[in-house]
Amino acid sequence: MPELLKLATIDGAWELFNKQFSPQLRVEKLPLMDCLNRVIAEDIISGVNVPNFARSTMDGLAVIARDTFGATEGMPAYLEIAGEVFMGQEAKEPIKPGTAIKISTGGMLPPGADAVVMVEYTEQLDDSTVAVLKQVAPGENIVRAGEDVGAGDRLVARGTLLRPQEIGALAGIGCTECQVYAKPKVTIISTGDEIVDPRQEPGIGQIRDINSYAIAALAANAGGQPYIYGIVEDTFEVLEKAISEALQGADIVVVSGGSSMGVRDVTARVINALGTPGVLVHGVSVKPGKPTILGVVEGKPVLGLPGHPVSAMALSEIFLVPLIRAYNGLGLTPVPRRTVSATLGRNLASASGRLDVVRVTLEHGENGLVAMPVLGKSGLITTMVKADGFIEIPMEKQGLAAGEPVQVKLY
Ligand SMILES: Nc1nc2c(c(=O)[nH]1)N[C@H]1C(S)=C(S)[C@@H](COP(=O)(O)OP(=O)(O)OC[C@H]3O[C@@H](n4cnc5c(N)ncnc54)[C@H](O)[C@@H]3O)O[C@H]1N2
Ligand code: MOO
Repeated sequence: MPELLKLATIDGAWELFNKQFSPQLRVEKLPLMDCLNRVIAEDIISGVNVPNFARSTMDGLAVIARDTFGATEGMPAYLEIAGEVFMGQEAKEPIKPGTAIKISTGGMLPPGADAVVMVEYTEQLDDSTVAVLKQVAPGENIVRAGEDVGAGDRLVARGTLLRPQEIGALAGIGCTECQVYAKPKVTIISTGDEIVDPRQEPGIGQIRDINSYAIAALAANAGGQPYIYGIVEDTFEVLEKAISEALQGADIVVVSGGSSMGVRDVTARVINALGTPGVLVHGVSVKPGKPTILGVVEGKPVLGLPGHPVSAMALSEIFLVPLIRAYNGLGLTPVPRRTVSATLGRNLASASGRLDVVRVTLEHGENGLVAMPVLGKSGLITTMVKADGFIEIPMEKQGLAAGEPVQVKLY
Protein backbone atom coordinates (compact mmCIF):
# COMPACT_ATOMS: atom_id res chain seq x y z
CA MET A 1 0.00 0.00 0.00
CA PRO A 2 1.52 3.40 -0.85
CA GLU A 3 2.43 5.63 2.08
CA LEU A 4 1.09 9.13 1.45
CA LEU A 5 3.12 10.82 4.13
CA LYS A 6 6.90 10.75 4.28
CA LEU A 7 7.41 9.76 7.89
CA ALA A 8 10.11 11.24 10.11
CA THR A 9 11.39 9.62 13.28
CA ILE A 10 10.95 11.62 16.46
CA ASP A 11 14.70 12.28 16.64
CA GLY A 12 14.76 13.26 12.99
CA ALA A 13 11.85 15.62 13.55
CA TRP A 14 13.60 17.29 16.47
CA GLU A 15 16.77 17.66 14.45
CA LEU A 16 14.93 19.57 11.74
CA PHE A 17 13.04 21.56 14.30
CA ASN A 18 16.09 22.51 16.35
CA LYS A 19 17.66 24.23 13.36
CA GLN A 20 14.69 26.55 12.93
CA PHE A 21 13.68 27.25 16.46
CA SER A 22 15.13 29.57 19.08
CA PRO A 23 12.48 30.54 21.56
CA GLN A 24 12.20 34.12 22.78
CA LEU A 25 12.34 33.71 26.54
CA ARG A 26 10.63 36.29 28.71
CA VAL A 27 10.96 36.71 32.45
CA GLU A 28 8.59 38.09 35.06
CA LYS A 29 8.88 38.95 38.72
CA LEU A 30 6.33 37.17 40.89
CA PRO A 31 5.46 36.86 44.56
CA LEU A 32 7.13 33.79 46.04
CA MET A 33 4.06 31.54 46.23
CA ASP A 34 3.28 32.19 42.57
CA CYS A 35 6.77 30.89 41.71
CA LEU A 36 5.88 27.29 42.67
CA ASN A 37 6.48 24.93 39.72
CA ARG A 38 8.09 27.75 37.75
CA VAL A 39 11.69 27.92 36.55
CA ILE A 40 13.79 30.61 38.18
CA ALA A 41 15.51 32.98 35.78
CA GLU A 42 18.18 34.27 38.19
CA ASP A 43 20.83 32.90 40.53
CA ILE A 44 19.82 33.53 44.11
CA ILE A 45 22.84 34.36 46.24
CA SER A 46 22.01 34.52 49.90
CA GLY A 47 22.87 37.78 51.64
CA VAL A 48 22.36 36.22 55.04
CA ASN A 49 23.28 33.30 57.21
CA VAL A 50 20.52 30.84 58.07
CA PRO A 51 20.32 30.53 60.96
CA ASN A 52 22.07 33.76 61.86
CA PHE A 53 23.01 32.39 65.29
CA ALA A 54 24.06 28.98 66.59
CA ARG A 55 21.01 27.16 67.96
CA SER A 56 20.05 24.02 69.77
CA THR A 57 18.40 21.09 68.01
CA MET A 58 17.30 19.50 71.30
CA ASP A 59 15.72 20.39 74.62
CA GLY A 60 18.37 20.18 77.30
CA LEU A 61 21.41 22.00 78.59
CA ALA A 62 23.85 24.18 76.73
CA VAL A 63 27.35 23.30 77.88
CA ILE A 64 31.02 23.54 77.07
CA ALA A 65 31.53 20.03 75.68
CA ARG A 66 34.82 19.40 77.45
CA ASP A 67 33.06 19.87 80.81
CA THR A 68 31.17 16.66 80.04
CA PHE A 69 34.08 14.55 78.78
CA GLY A 70 34.11 11.12 80.41
CA ALA A 71 30.65 11.57 81.96
CA THR A 72 28.65 8.36 82.35
CA GLU A 73 25.68 7.26 84.41
CA GLY A 74 28.07 5.76 86.95
CA MET A 75 30.35 8.80 87.00
CA PRO A 76 28.33 11.90 86.01
CA ALA A 77 29.78 15.36 85.45
CA TYR A 78 28.30 17.82 87.92
CA LEU A 79 27.57 21.28 86.56
CA GLU A 80 26.08 24.41 88.04
CA ILE A 81 22.82 25.61 86.43
CA ALA A 82 23.62 29.19 85.52
CA GLY A 83 20.35 30.25 83.91
CA GLU A 84 18.01 29.67 80.99
CA VAL A 85 17.80 30.77 77.35
CA PHE A 86 14.40 32.14 76.33
CA MET A 87 13.04 31.38 72.85
CA GLY A 88 13.33 34.12 70.30
CA GLN A 89 15.63 36.12 72.53
CA GLU A 90 19.30 36.77 72.33
CA ALA A 91 21.42 34.74 74.76
CA LYS A 92 23.80 37.49 75.79
CA GLU A 93 25.46 36.05 78.86
CA PRO A 94 28.52 33.94 77.97
CA ILE A 95 28.69 30.50 79.54
CA LYS A 96 31.35 29.93 82.20
CA PRO A 97 33.32 26.70 82.54
CA GLY A 98 31.65 24.25 84.88
CA THR A 99 28.17 25.62 84.25
CA ALA A 100 25.17 24.66 82.14
CA ILE A 101 22.33 26.80 80.78
CA LYS A 102 18.85 25.41 80.18
CA ILE A 103 17.85 25.62 76.53
CA SER A 104 14.92 24.53 74.33
CA THR A 105 14.98 23.19 70.76
CA GLY A 106 15.66 26.14 68.48
CA GLY A 107 16.96 28.37 71.27
CA MET A 108 20.10 30.47 70.77
CA LEU A 109 23.28 28.92 72.11
CA PRO A 110 24.92 31.19 74.70
CA PRO A 111 28.34 32.55 73.66
CA GLY A 112 31.05 30.05 74.53
CA ALA A 113 28.73 27.02 74.62
CA ASP A 114 29.54 24.45 71.95
CA ALA A 115 27.14 21.56 72.58
CA VAL A 116 23.80 20.63 74.08
CA VAL A 117 23.14 17.68 76.39
CA MET A 118 19.66 16.23 75.86
CA VAL A 119 17.46 16.56 78.90
CA GLU A 120 17.10 12.74 79.01
CA TYR A 121 20.80 12.47 79.87
CA THR A 122 20.67 14.87 82.78
CA GLU A 123 19.41 14.67 86.33
CA GLN A 124 18.67 17.87 88.19
CA LEU A 125 19.84 17.36 91.76
CA ASP A 126 18.68 20.69 93.21
CA ASP A 127 17.90 24.23 92.02
CA SER A 128 21.46 24.89 91.04
CA THR A 129 23.12 21.54 90.29
CA VAL A 130 22.68 19.11 87.47
CA ALA A 131 24.32 15.75 86.82
CA VAL A 132 25.26 15.09 83.18
CA LEU A 133 25.08 11.34 82.54
CA LYS A 134 26.55 11.22 79.04
CA GLN A 135 29.34 13.16 77.44
CA VAL A 136 28.75 15.29 74.35
CA ALA A 137 31.20 16.20 71.61
CA PRO A 138 31.69 19.78 70.49
CA GLY A 139 29.02 20.59 67.92
CA GLU A 140 26.64 17.90 69.17
CA ASN A 141 22.93 18.79 69.09
CA ILE A 142 23.53 22.23 67.65
CA VAL A 143 23.25 23.92 64.27
CA ARG A 144 26.02 26.41 63.59
CA ALA A 145 25.33 29.93 62.33
CA GLY A 146 25.15 29.67 58.54
CA GLU A 147 25.10 25.86 58.61
CA ASP A 148 21.87 25.75 56.58
CA VAL A 149 22.64 28.65 54.24
CA GLY A 150 25.83 30.66 54.34
CA ALA A 151 25.90 34.35 53.39
CA GLY A 152 27.32 34.39 49.86
CA ASP A 153 26.11 30.85 49.04
CA ARG A 154 24.20 30.26 45.83
CA LEU A 155 20.95 28.94 47.22
CA VAL A 156 19.17 28.34 43.90
CA ALA A 157 20.72 28.34 40.44
CA ARG A 158 19.10 29.91 37.39
CA GLY A 159 17.15 27.25 35.49
CA THR A 160 15.96 25.42 38.61
CA LEU A 161 12.38 24.26 38.76
CA LEU A 162 11.03 25.64 42.02
CA ARG A 163 9.60 22.85 44.15
CA PRO A 164 8.08 23.31 47.61
CA GLN A 165 11.53 22.89 49.19
CA GLU A 166 13.04 25.70 47.09
CA ILE A 167 10.04 27.92 47.96
CA GLY A 168 10.69 27.24 51.64
CA ALA A 169 14.44 27.86 51.33
CA LEU A 170 13.80 31.17 49.53
CA ALA A 171 11.42 32.21 52.28
CA GLY A 172 14.14 31.27 54.76
CA ILE A 173 16.49 33.92 53.37
CA GLY A 174 13.76 36.52 53.08
CA CYS A 175 13.41 36.31 49.31
CA THR A 176 9.72 37.03 48.78
CA GLU A 177 9.67 37.56 45.04
CA CYS A 178 11.68 36.05 42.19
CA GLN A 179 12.30 36.40 38.49
CA VAL A 180 10.91 33.36 36.71
CA TYR A 181 10.53 32.52 33.05
CA ALA A 182 7.17 33.59 31.71
CA LYS A 183 4.85 30.78 30.66
CA PRO A 184 4.58 30.53 26.91
CA LYS A 185 1.18 31.33 25.50
CA VAL A 186 -0.19 28.28 23.73
CA THR A 187 -3.16 28.94 21.49
CA ILE A 188 -5.22 25.91 20.52
CA ILE A 189 -7.39 25.95 17.44
CA SER A 190 -9.75 23.07 16.70
CA THR A 191 -10.82 22.40 13.18
CA GLY A 192 -13.61 20.23 11.90
CA ASP A 193 -17.09 20.97 10.68
CA GLU A 194 -18.39 18.21 12.93
CA ILE A 195 -16.95 19.70 16.13
CA VAL A 196 -19.11 21.85 18.40
CA ASP A 197 -18.40 23.80 21.56
CA PRO A 198 -18.93 21.68 24.72
CA ARG A 199 -21.67 24.08 25.88
CA GLN A 200 -23.63 23.26 22.78
CA GLU A 201 -25.93 20.30 22.18
CA PRO A 202 -24.39 18.33 19.29
CA GLY A 203 -26.69 17.54 16.40
CA ILE A 204 -26.61 14.22 14.57
CA GLY A 205 -23.21 13.94 12.91
CA GLN A 206 -21.60 16.35 15.38
CA ILE A 207 -19.43 15.78 18.46
CA ARG A 208 -18.31 18.07 21.24
CA ASP A 209 -14.80 19.51 21.23
CA ILE A 210 -12.58 17.28 23.38
CA ASN A 211 -9.15 18.16 22.03
CA SER A 212 -9.11 21.89 22.78
CA TYR A 213 -9.66 21.10 26.42
CA ALA A 214 -7.44 18.03 26.71
CA ILE A 215 -4.54 19.84 25.02
CA ALA A 216 -5.11 23.07 26.96
CA ALA A 217 -5.06 21.10 30.21
CA LEU A 218 -1.94 19.22 29.15
CA ALA A 219 -0.25 22.50 28.18
CA ALA A 220 -1.16 24.05 31.53
CA ASN A 221 0.28 21.05 33.37
CA ALA A 222 3.51 21.35 31.38
CA GLY A 223 3.98 25.03 32.32
CA GLY A 224 2.20 26.76 29.46
CA GLN A 225 -0.52 29.36 29.48
CA PRO A 226 -3.21 27.90 27.24
CA TYR A 227 -5.76 29.85 25.29
CA ILE A 228 -8.64 28.06 23.60
CA TYR A 229 -9.20 29.90 20.35
CA GLY A 230 -12.32 27.95 19.44
CA ILE A 231 -13.52 25.85 16.57
CA VAL A 232 -12.91 26.92 13.01
CA GLU A 233 -14.17 25.60 9.73
CA ASP A 234 -11.60 23.49 7.93
CA THR A 235 -11.39 25.64 4.83
CA PHE A 236 -8.11 27.19 3.75
CA GLU A 237 -9.23 30.81 4.17
CA VAL A 238 -10.79 30.41 7.60
CA LEU A 239 -7.92 28.38 9.02
CA GLU A 240 -5.35 30.78 7.55
CA LYS A 241 -7.06 33.72 9.22
CA ALA A 242 -7.27 31.82 12.53
CA ILE A 243 -3.60 30.75 12.58
CA SER A 244 -2.27 34.15 11.59
CA GLU A 245 -4.42 35.79 14.25
CA ALA A 246 -3.20 33.27 16.81
CA LEU A 247 0.44 33.88 15.84
CA GLN A 248 0.11 37.54 16.87
CA GLY A 249 -0.36 36.77 20.56
CA ALA A 250 0.86 33.23 21.01
CA ASP A 251 4.31 31.67 21.38
CA ILE A 252 3.10 28.29 20.18
CA VAL A 253 0.09 27.54 17.99
CA VAL A 254 -1.56 24.13 18.04
CA VAL A 255 -4.10 23.08 15.46
CA SER A 256 -6.15 20.01 16.24
CA GLY A 257 -7.51 17.99 13.34
CA GLY A 258 -7.08 18.30 9.64
CA SER A 259 -3.53 17.01 9.78
CA SER A 260 -3.86 13.93 7.59
CA MET A 261 -4.21 13.71 3.83
CA GLY A 262 -7.98 13.98 3.37
CA VAL A 263 -9.35 16.45 0.86
CA ARG A 264 -10.30 18.82 3.66
CA ASP A 265 -7.05 18.41 5.60
CA VAL A 266 -5.75 21.89 4.92
CA THR A 267 -3.54 22.51 7.94
CA ALA A 268 -0.25 21.75 6.19
CA ARG A 269 -1.10 23.92 3.18
CA VAL A 270 -2.04 26.82 5.44
CA ILE A 271 1.18 26.55 7.49
CA ASN A 272 3.21 26.60 4.29
CA ALA A 273 1.30 29.59 2.97
CA LEU A 274 1.84 31.59 6.16
CA GLY A 275 5.60 31.85 5.94
CA THR A 276 8.95 30.15 5.81
CA PRO A 277 10.16 27.61 6.64
CA GLY A 278 6.54 26.48 7.13
CA VAL A 279 6.03 22.73 7.41
CA LEU A 280 9.17 20.89 8.50
CA VAL A 281 7.64 17.50 9.14
CA HIS A 282 4.38 15.99 7.98
CA GLY A 283 4.03 12.49 9.33
CA VAL A 284 5.91 10.93 12.24
CA SER A 285 6.59 7.22 12.72
CA VAL A 286 4.58 6.97 15.92
CA LYS A 287 1.41 5.06 16.70
CA PRO A 288 -0.98 6.60 17.42
CA GLY A 289 -0.35 10.04 16.00
CA LYS A 290 1.24 9.44 12.63
CA PRO A 291 -0.37 12.33 10.72
CA THR A 292 1.31 15.04 12.79
CA ILE A 293 2.66 18.31 11.41
CA LEU A 294 5.57 20.27 12.82
CA GLY A 295 6.09 23.69 11.39
CA VAL A 296 7.71 27.01 12.16
CA VAL A 297 6.17 30.32 11.13
CA GLU A 298 7.60 33.70 12.19
CA GLY A 299 10.04 31.77 14.39
CA LYS A 300 7.17 30.22 16.32
CA PRO A 301 6.25 26.53 16.46
CA VAL A 302 2.98 25.59 14.80
CA LEU A 303 1.89 22.03 15.52
CA GLY A 304 -0.78 20.23 13.57
CA LEU A 305 -2.11 17.40 15.71
CA PRO A 306 -4.20 14.47 14.52
CA GLY A 307 -7.87 14.81 15.34
CA HIS A 308 -8.29 11.57 17.26
CA PRO A 309 -8.09 12.68 20.90
CA VAL A 310 -5.67 9.98 22.08
CA SER A 311 -3.35 10.72 19.17
CA ALA A 312 -3.55 14.45 19.80
CA MET A 313 -2.62 13.92 23.43
CA ALA A 314 0.16 11.41 22.74
CA LEU A 315 1.81 13.74 20.24
CA SER A 316 1.39 16.69 22.56
CA GLU A 317 3.36 14.74 25.15
CA ILE A 318 6.09 14.14 22.58
CA PHE A 319 6.36 17.56 20.95
CA LEU A 320 4.30 20.21 22.76
CA VAL A 321 5.54 19.49 26.29
CA PRO A 322 9.26 19.86 25.41
CA LEU A 323 8.52 23.08 23.52
CA ILE A 324 6.68 24.54 26.51
CA ARG A 325 9.58 23.55 28.74
CA ALA A 326 12.01 25.25 26.36
CA TYR A 327 10.15 28.55 26.78
CA ASN A 328 10.41 27.97 30.50
CA GLY A 329 14.19 28.08 30.23
CA LEU A 330 14.74 24.31 30.35
CA GLY A 331 15.98 23.88 26.77
CA LEU A 332 14.82 21.10 24.48
CA THR A 333 15.80 18.45 26.98
CA PRO A 334 14.18 15.07 27.68
CA VAL A 335 11.11 15.48 29.83
CA PRO A 336 11.59 13.91 33.26
CA ARG A 337 8.61 11.75 34.15
CA ARG A 338 7.60 9.71 37.13
CA THR A 339 8.10 6.11 36.09
CA VAL A 340 7.29 2.77 37.72
CA SER A 341 8.62 -0.69 36.87
CA ALA A 342 6.07 -3.36 36.02
CA THR A 343 5.70 -6.54 34.00
CA LEU A 344 3.61 -6.54 30.89
CA GLY A 345 0.21 -8.23 31.33
CA ARG A 346 -0.26 -9.48 27.75
CA ASN A 347 1.54 -9.79 24.42
CA LEU A 348 1.73 -6.62 22.36
CA ALA A 349 2.36 -6.59 18.64
CA SER A 350 4.05 -3.65 16.96
CA ALA A 351 5.57 -2.87 13.59
CA SER A 352 9.29 -2.24 13.60
CA GLY A 353 10.39 1.20 12.40
CA ARG A 354 7.72 2.91 14.45
CA LEU A 355 7.44 3.99 18.09
CA ASP A 356 4.30 2.62 19.71
CA VAL A 357 2.79 4.46 22.64
CA VAL A 358 0.56 2.06 24.55
CA ARG A 359 -1.81 3.15 27.28
CA VAL A 360 -1.79 0.88 30.31
CA THR A 361 -3.49 0.45 33.65
CA LEU A 362 -1.47 -0.67 36.64
CA GLU A 363 -2.64 -3.60 38.70
CA HIS A 364 -1.10 -5.36 41.67
CA GLY A 365 0.09 -8.85 40.66
CA GLU A 366 1.78 -11.61 42.64
CA ASN A 367 5.23 -10.31 41.75
CA GLY A 368 4.61 -6.59 41.83
CA LEU A 369 2.90 -4.24 39.42
CA VAL A 370 1.40 -5.50 36.17
CA ALA A 371 0.96 -3.12 33.23
CA MET A 372 -2.23 -4.10 31.40
CA PRO A 373 -2.67 -2.51 27.96
CA VAL A 374 -5.90 -0.57 27.55
CA LEU A 375 -7.60 -1.78 24.42
CA GLY A 376 -9.49 0.67 22.29
CA LYS A 377 -9.14 2.96 19.32
CA SER A 378 -7.34 6.28 19.38
CA GLY A 379 -10.65 8.05 18.86
CA LEU A 380 -11.81 7.06 22.35
CA ILE A 381 -10.85 9.55 25.06
CA THR A 382 -12.06 7.14 27.76
CA THR A 383 -9.11 4.88 26.98
CA MET A 384 -7.00 7.75 28.35
CA VAL A 385 -9.33 8.19 31.30
CA LYS A 386 -8.80 4.53 32.21
CA ALA A 387 -5.03 4.63 31.74
CA ASP A 388 -2.60 5.17 34.60
CA GLY A 389 0.32 5.67 32.27
CA PHE A 390 1.90 4.51 29.06
CA ILE A 391 4.72 2.33 27.83
CA GLU A 392 6.74 2.81 24.69
CA ILE A 393 7.66 0.03 22.30
CA PRO A 394 10.84 1.30 20.66
CA MET A 395 11.21 1.48 16.88
CA GLU A 396 13.59 -1.46 16.63
CA LYS A 397 11.22 -3.89 18.42
CA GLN A 398 8.46 -5.93 16.87
CA GLY A 399 6.32 -6.09 19.95
CA LEU A 400 6.71 -7.16 23.56
CA ALA A 401 5.83 -10.47 25.22
CA ALA A 402 3.65 -10.93 28.28
CA GLY A 403 5.82 -11.03 31.38
CA GLU A 404 8.54 -8.75 29.98
CA PRO A 405 9.69 -5.97 32.30
CA VAL A 406 8.45 -2.53 31.23
CA GLN A 407 8.84 1.01 32.46
CA VAL A 408 5.47 2.72 32.81
CA LYS A 409 5.53 6.48 32.49
CA LEU A 410 2.75 7.85 34.64
CA TYR A 411 0.22 10.34 33.29
N1 LIG B 1 -7.30 7.04 4.63
C1 LIG B 1 -6.75 7.38 5.77
N2 LIG B 1 -7.52 7.92 6.70
C2 LIG B 1 -6.99 8.25 7.89
C3 LIG B 1 -5.63 8.01 8.13
C4 LIG B 1 -4.83 7.46 7.12
O1 LIG B 1 -3.61 7.22 7.26
N3 LIG B 1 -5.44 7.18 5.94
N4 LIG B 1 -5.13 8.29 9.36
C5 LIG B 1 -6.08 8.18 10.45
C6 LIG B 1 -5.47 8.61 11.66
S1 LIG B 1 -4.35 7.56 12.33
C7 LIG B 1 -5.84 9.75 12.27
S2 LIG B 1 -5.18 10.13 13.82
C8 LIG B 1 -6.79 10.69 11.70
C9 LIG B 1 -6.16 12.08 11.71
O2 LIG B 1 -6.95 12.87 10.99
P1 LIG B 1 -6.94 14.43 11.02
O3 LIG B 1 -5.85 14.96 11.83
O4 LIG B 1 -7.01 14.92 9.65
O5 LIG B 1 -8.22 14.76 11.87
P2 LIG B 1 -9.72 14.83 11.46
O6 LIG B 1 -9.98 14.05 10.25
O7 LIG B 1 -10.12 16.23 11.52
O8 LIG B 1 -10.32 14.09 12.72
C10 LIG B 1 -10.04 12.76 13.02
C11 LIG B 1 -11.03 12.30 14.07
O9 LIG B 1 -10.92 13.05 15.25
C12 LIG B 1 -12.11 13.71 15.60
N5 LIG B 1 -11.80 15.03 16.13
C13 LIG B 1 -11.20 16.03 15.48
N6 LIG B 1 -11.09 17.11 16.25
C14 LIG B 1 -11.65 16.80 17.44
C15 LIG B 1 -11.87 17.52 18.64
N7 LIG B 1 -11.45 18.78 18.76
N8 LIG B 1 -12.45 16.89 19.66
C16 LIG B 1 -12.87 15.61 19.53
N9 LIG B 1 -12.67 14.87 18.42
C17 LIG B 1 -12.10 15.45 17.38
C18 LIG B 1 -12.85 13.82 14.30
O10 LIG B 1 -14.21 14.00 14.47
C19 LIG B 1 -12.48 12.52 13.63
O11 LIG B 1 -13.27 11.48 14.14
O12 LIG B 1 -7.09 10.36 10.41
C20 LIG B 1 -7.37 8.97 10.19
N10 LIG B 1 -7.78 8.80 8.86
O1 MOO C 1 -2.37 8.28 14.38
MO1 MOO C 1 -3.91 7.94 14.41
O2 MOO C 1 -3.36 9.10 15.31
O3 MOO C 1 -3.17 6.35 14.75
O4 MOO C 1 -5.07 7.53 15.54
